[in-house]
Amino acid sequence: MAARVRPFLREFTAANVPMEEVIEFYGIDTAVIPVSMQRPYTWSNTVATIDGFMNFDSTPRVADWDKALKSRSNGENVINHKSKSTKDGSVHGSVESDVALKRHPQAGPFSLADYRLLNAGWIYADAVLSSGPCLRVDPFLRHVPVFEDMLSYRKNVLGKSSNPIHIVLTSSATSFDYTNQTMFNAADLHVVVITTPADCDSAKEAFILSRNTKSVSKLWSDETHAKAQGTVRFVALPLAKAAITVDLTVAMHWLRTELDVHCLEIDAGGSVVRRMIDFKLLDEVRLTQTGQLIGSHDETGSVRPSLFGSQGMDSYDSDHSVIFRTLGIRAIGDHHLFLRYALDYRH
Ligand SMILES: NC(=O)C1=CN([C@@H]2O[C@H](COP(=O)(O)OP(=O)(O)OC[C@H]3O[C@@H](n4cnc5c(N)ncnc54)[C@H](O)[C@@H]3O)[C@@H](O)[C@H]2O)C=CC1
Ligand SMILES: Nc1nc(O)c(N)c(N[C@@H]2O[C@H](COP(=O)(O)O)[C@@H](O)[C@H]2O)n1
Repeated sequence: MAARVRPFLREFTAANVPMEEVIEFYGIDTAVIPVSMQRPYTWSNTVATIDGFMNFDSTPRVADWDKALKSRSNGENVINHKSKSTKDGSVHGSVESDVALKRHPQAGPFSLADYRLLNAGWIYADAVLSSGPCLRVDPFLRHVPVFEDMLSYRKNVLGKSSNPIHIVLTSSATSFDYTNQTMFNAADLHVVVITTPADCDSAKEAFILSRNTKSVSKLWSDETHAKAQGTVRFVALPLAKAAITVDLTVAMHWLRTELDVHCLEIDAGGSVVRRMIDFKLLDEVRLTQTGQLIGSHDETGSVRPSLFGSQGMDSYDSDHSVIFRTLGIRAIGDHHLFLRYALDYRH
């Protein structure tokens, strides 16, 4: 008997994944998002090794930061996975992730497919959420499609603004480097920092203190609300019960009702993604699994960030485990698998 070929199993035809294939795999039919939903339709986007790790390093490499910032202040073109377009696929190896195997001689060229798919989520998102650790690891972090076909689809076909709102979830915004972090100095971004009541005022103060005559972005205010681009807004939301961090359910409701966010991408580490799952706030998991095993500790002996975290997270018995229902599978080359799951909650 011939093997059953399920329609959602396919191979991408090129590492520079053609737009039709991107849409077919990651497209969102907004019609399926209930109007009554009191929070955004939300998905996460992650690249992880086969043993479930998300970064080779556990902490930001200060030396790399310094080098990158120095190059930028010298006017050099800093090559960073978020900062340079690879629209013709010709500069592979400079912008993609190590976790996506960009340095491997055979797998390397295919790591571009992961970068294209990372950008693809930003086409549909009204907002993209990252965390304090993500900003500290990447001084140039931003979530704006760098590929022209994607940007054009976002604007001209979906009718969305050029850039998703950039949400930062943290409880320690006071300690961000407001002078150097790209996100806080971009004329084209609206950044919303969601933090705790204890942190919010001093964070706002630190941001104001960092502004000088060259700073392009300003503190958000009611008056600038109409043109939010180039502004940074600080929001204190209530804490979760018996916790020192923001109540995620309240945060999601706030995004929908206050910022009109209907589609949200989570571009954060495993701890945030996992918390979203524990509170039943995540609708999809999008995962690039790469064929490499790296182990749990980095070269300093610290624990590497992992898929779905684990420390202090909930556990479920066999009647209440979270069910991952496959929505799509793609492959490219011999080392990359792209998985799209819907989540069914039973807890
Ligand atoms: N491979 C990939 O696809 C990705 C990898 N990463 C990497 O993951 C690492 C970070 O992962 P994790 O350490 O798991 O951290 P995380 O990104 O999950 O963030 C955890 C932190 O977020 C903040 N936070 C979480 N929930 C909060 C709440 N309810 N209220 C206020 N603040 C809250 C807290 O500061 C907490 O320490 C970084 O190395 C980053 O580069 C990040 C995104 C994607
Ligand atoms: N899905 C996805 N694909 C990529 O190619 C990514 N770079 C990310 N997110 C980032 O992955 C970083 C780890 O990258 P390196 O291997 O250190 O280059 C991490 O910092 C995320 O920002 N996600």
